[in-house]
Amino acid sequence: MSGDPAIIVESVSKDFVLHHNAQDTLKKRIVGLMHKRWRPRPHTFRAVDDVSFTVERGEALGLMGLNGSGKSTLLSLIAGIYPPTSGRIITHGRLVPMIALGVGFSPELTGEENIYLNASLFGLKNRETRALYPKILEFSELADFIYEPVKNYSSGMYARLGFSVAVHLDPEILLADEILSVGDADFQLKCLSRIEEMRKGGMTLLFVSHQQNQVAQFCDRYIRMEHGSVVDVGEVGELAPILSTTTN
Ligand SMILES: Nc1ncnc2c1ncn2[C@@H]1O[C@H](COP(=O)(O)OP(=O)(O)OP(=O)(O)O)[C@@H](O)[C@H]1O
Repeated sequence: MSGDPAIIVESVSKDFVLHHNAQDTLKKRIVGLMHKRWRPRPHTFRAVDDVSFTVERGEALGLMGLNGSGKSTLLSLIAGIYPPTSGRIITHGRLVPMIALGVGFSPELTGEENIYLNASLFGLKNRETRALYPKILEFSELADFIYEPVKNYSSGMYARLGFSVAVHLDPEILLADEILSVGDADFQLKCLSRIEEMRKGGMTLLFVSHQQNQVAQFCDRYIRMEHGSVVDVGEVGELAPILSTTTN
């Protein structure tokens, strides 16, 4: 319904199965292997621990925290890439994840073919993609490289194509994970102003960044995570002014 929040995250936890066990010493493993007794004992690691929050329609929420605090896992859960171990996630609106840009591309296909493939995965009909194609190509600045298999692209070219397709899918909810760590400075600037434009159009944004100034610039509120849990929530105005741009 139109009044519902865009994203509802309720008591969400995510455990990953790890296939090593730190309690098994090397000696124990070697002796065990010699006697054909030792098998890796799977155990679990809680990457996201009982997280709850909502993001209202048109709101921008910044997700901050040190490396390994669970930000990307949380985004992947919201994107439906894998299910939570417990809790539930509800989203309202057309959701486009900008996570590991270009990961969904087929290496043997050209940039052009990947545009059609990617767009079709988001439910666009061929004729709709055909209408968008010139804009996607122009934004990506890939020019004639669009006819090359993407396996020959640099990581920056991959990211350009991924970003370009994603923003032209007209997202109502955009999940953006460290998108600005890729591409050159000019392209980053272009991406930021595009995101700002989409925000003005009412798009909901969940934005993972290590840069406090970017969160302050683009978001209304922030959440800070530590060891999988939310440890701080606030308005971006409450973020301390900083001298350095890179901080958590
Ligand atoms: N598929 C997986 N299997 C096992 N452990 C995982 C998996 N994915 C993530 N993890 C672990 O979960 C924890 C959180 O990882 P995550 O990538 O969500 O952190 P992050 O806050 O996004 O970090 P960064 O800022 O470095 O991107 C880490 O300890 C990571 O090793």
